[in-house]
Amino acid sequence: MDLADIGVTGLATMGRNLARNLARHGYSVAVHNRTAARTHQLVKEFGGEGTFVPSEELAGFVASLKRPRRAIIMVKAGAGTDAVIDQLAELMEPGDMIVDGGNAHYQDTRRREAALREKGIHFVGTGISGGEEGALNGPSIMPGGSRESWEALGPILQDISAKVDGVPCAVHVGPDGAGHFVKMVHNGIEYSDMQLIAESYDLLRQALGVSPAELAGVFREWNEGDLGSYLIEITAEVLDQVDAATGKPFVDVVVDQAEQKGTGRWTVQSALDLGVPVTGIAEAVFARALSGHPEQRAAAAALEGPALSGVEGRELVEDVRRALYASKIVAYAQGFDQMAAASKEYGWDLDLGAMATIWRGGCIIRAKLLDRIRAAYDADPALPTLLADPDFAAELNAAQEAWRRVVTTAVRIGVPTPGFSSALAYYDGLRRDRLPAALVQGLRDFFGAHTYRRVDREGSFHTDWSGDRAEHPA
Ligand SMILES: NC(=O)C1=CN([C@@H]2O[C@H](COP(=O)(O)OP(=O)(O)OC[C@H]3O[C@@H](n4cnc5c(N)ncnc54)[C@H](OP(=O)(O)O)[C@@H]3O)[C@@H](O)[C@H]2O)C=CC1
Ligand SMILES: O=C(CO)[C@H](O)[C@H](O)COP(=O)(O)O
Repeated sequence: MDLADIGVTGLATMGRNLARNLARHGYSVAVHNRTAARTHQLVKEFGGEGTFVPSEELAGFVASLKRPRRAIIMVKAGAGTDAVIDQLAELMEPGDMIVDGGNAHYQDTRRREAALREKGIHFVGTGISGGEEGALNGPSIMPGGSRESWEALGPILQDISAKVDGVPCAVHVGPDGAGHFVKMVHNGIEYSDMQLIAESYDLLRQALGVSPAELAGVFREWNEGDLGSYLIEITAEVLDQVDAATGKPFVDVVVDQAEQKGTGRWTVQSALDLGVPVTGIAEAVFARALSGHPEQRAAAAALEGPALSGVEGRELVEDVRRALYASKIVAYAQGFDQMAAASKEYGWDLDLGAMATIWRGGCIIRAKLLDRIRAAYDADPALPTLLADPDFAAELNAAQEAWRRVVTTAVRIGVPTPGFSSALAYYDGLRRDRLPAALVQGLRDFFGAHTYRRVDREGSFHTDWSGDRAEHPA
């Protein structure tokens, strides 16, 4: 039997298309799925696209791989992944590679990588983004794990990844769980991006009384400029869609409760631990949570809001475009800060410019903006925040008046825009020379003797608030 170059186990939406992508690039692909029917279906439907080596059992799947073996797991993240890893580890040998392409939590990946390293098996936690279409035609691929495994896997992954200007959207992100961390932050930014788009749509629709189809035209126009991105492009598609059963706009027949599988929430949980303010992502996660409480929304429906009045059309559209762009810069800046913090915490040595490069194509957040982010990190790899890049700073300066008008209008007419508002608050917070954090420090020292530092002297101090109010070195 001819042995396969690489294998994929887990042949649902993502795994099936990834296997086809590999086969279309000339690799012979061992394929396996817990329920064998999926394996047979793949070979029956797409067997003509390349060389597939199907197996009904995992042992047969492993036996059908060339050494050192390369097996990609594309199963439901969580217990399913652990189950498959345990079975594969029993069947594999030192030097073999297990690639987990699912959306695993990076701490699970770190645990799995350490356990398999003990057995001499390379475990490569790999972020894969692009959904069903990307998996087939070229996703963005974010592998972690050892440098040695990258040498064996890198050429294949780069081959099947998306390309932008001939550059593959796949790079060795870093060791350990770095790949899944970066994918998690990608998804966090995805949440933030979608929330900002949804706020733009909602504000324009409520304020101007325009139809979803008219707004589709606005998004289509925006897609031609700085905002050009996959998510803006598909927003126009979704807004244009008419429900066949009712003849109503598609968005009006969809239940307005946003669901989530968890990667956005993980991003915020990790950011809290790392002390990085990812306010845009947090607001996006909370906005989904708010939408998902129909009982509270029904109970609050009688609460009063302001009357809708006095909103100018064309000016508001342009203002929202500018506010969306500025808020998007903030969302990306926060996500990149989080990657920088994790890189320091875990010693991953992440190249932030390279992360922007591999997100330019294939993935859900692909956007023109990423070229600019890459250029900013090329110019200064140690950039403390993207907001300080001279080009972004100039754009934010130019957008800020419009941004304030948008938030003011939203507040005035009672349309919630937590994404826009929190991004603007972040911008204003970061640019301030003095923050009210000084008062917070004073209060902490007052009630808990928590001490504070002074602007004019080194050291920590405590004021004897309950006594003579004299200051003492702490
Ligand atoms: N869908 C998307 O757009 C994206 C998904 N991902 C990630 O890729 C991975 C695959 O996603 P997707 O293709 O949507 O599939 P699903 O997440 O729906 O998972 C279904 C697959 O997992 C297998 N599976 C579940 N539990 C087990 C188990 N205990 N043992 C063995 N196999 C198991 C199923 O096998 P069976 O057929 O036998 O039930 C099936 O092949 C997930 O981790 C997902 O988070 C990443 C990027 C985008
Ligand atoms: O990984 C992805 C894209 O890169 C998925 O589309 C993402 O998991 C969707 O997440 P959620 O269901 O939480 O909105």
